[in-house]
Amino acid sequence: MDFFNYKDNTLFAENVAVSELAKHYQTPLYVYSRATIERHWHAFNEAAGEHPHLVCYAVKANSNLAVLNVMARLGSGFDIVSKGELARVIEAGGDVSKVVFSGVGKKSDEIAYALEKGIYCFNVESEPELERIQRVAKSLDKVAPISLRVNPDVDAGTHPYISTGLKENKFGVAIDDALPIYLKAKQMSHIAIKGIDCHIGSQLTSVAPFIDALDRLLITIDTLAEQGIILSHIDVGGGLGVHYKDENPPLPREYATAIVERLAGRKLTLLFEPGRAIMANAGILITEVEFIKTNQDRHFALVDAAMNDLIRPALYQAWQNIIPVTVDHTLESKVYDIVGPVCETGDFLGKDRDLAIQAGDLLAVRSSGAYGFTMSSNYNSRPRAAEVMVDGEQHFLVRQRESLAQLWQGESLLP
Ligand SMILES: Cc1ncc(COP(=O)(O)O)c(C=O)c1O
Ligand SMILES: N[C@@H](CCCC[NH3+])C(=O)O
Repeated sequence: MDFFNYKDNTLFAENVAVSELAKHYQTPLYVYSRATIERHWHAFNEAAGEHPHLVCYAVKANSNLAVLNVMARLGSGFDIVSKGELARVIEAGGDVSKVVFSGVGKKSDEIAYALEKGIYCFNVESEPELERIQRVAKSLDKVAPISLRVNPDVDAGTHPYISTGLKENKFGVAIDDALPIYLKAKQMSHIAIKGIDCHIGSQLTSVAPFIDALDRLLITIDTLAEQGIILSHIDVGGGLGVHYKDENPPLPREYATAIVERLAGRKLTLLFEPGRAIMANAGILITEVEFIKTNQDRHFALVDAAMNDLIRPALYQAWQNIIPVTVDHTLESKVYDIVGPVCETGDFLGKDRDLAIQAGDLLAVRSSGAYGFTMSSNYNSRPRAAEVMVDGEQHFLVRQRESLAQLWQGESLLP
């Protein structure tokens, strides 16, 4: 459910006409809906009900300060994977004591920064990382709260690039190796064991793999208890999918309810790390058709957004709906490839789309709120797009379009 709908053949973001936003801020333009973000966040939070829980929004999905600030005002926790993401959370007014730090390659300075700021927990992804955290914590005379990310070897049934819970993936430690690592952590002077964590992949469209993973974690939790290691939380990661085309993923409510039911009677705080399920359908990318051209009977709509703005189609062959901002019934519809100006054959936003459009029209790429702007780049020296947050009748520029001078900021000529 989102707040991007047509009224009289014109697309609206909440109560603002998208065409007005394009006129005001130019294109390419990311547009987010505050009401949608809040609705999705509450769906997770409310489904967990009375069970102690914390929704830790996965910052990587969309790290714009205004987005993080919306979460912060809701009382959200945050899942981060770098010092930069933690700095953003702080800048946006987020509560550091509700931050979990995931990621396979945490550097010592990142660990030190997180310890000094006082995060809730490190999601430790390997034994050498545990040793590094102990060393850094000792040098700072701090105790590092940790949870171990275990790899439950569950097939998430998603795209191979975004599946993370299999034995062969780089993430976490094999679940069978967890016990000795916890026993080692217990002996460490500056480590406090808090919980257990997993994240089996992204864009999952059924509850079953989550529950399989959860059951394996619960067995490990019981084994640890027999060894005198009592955990206070379980972090089930993120990964709940969204509707892009014909997927029919469970709603956040159904997913969270299934997990909470499994935890009934256990004194374990539940942590979620949703990214996509909150943000994907809370954002669209607006682009203008520059030219229509036909090569060898293939029709192309050349638009002003490109793979540098939204890389998901090029990287994962991801399908995102592309719709006209204003529907014109007088135009003939044709099958188009929607392509950008970047010099790569892989630079497309969509292929074989039936659209009735002409040069100068605006298109909206749906479901672009997650892994859209955060994965954008300056390839082909293209300034990154502007971002706008809509809130009812109001709209706010939450990131300026990059200027040309920003493209070479920090670079210098030889003396
Ligand atoms: C550790 C961790 N937590 C949470 C997420 C968020 O995932 P999603 O956006 O699929 O909910 C990711 C990314 O897949 C992740 O790697
Ligand atoms: N960036 C990916 C998802 C990877 C999730 C990262 N943990 C996407 O756009 O679908």
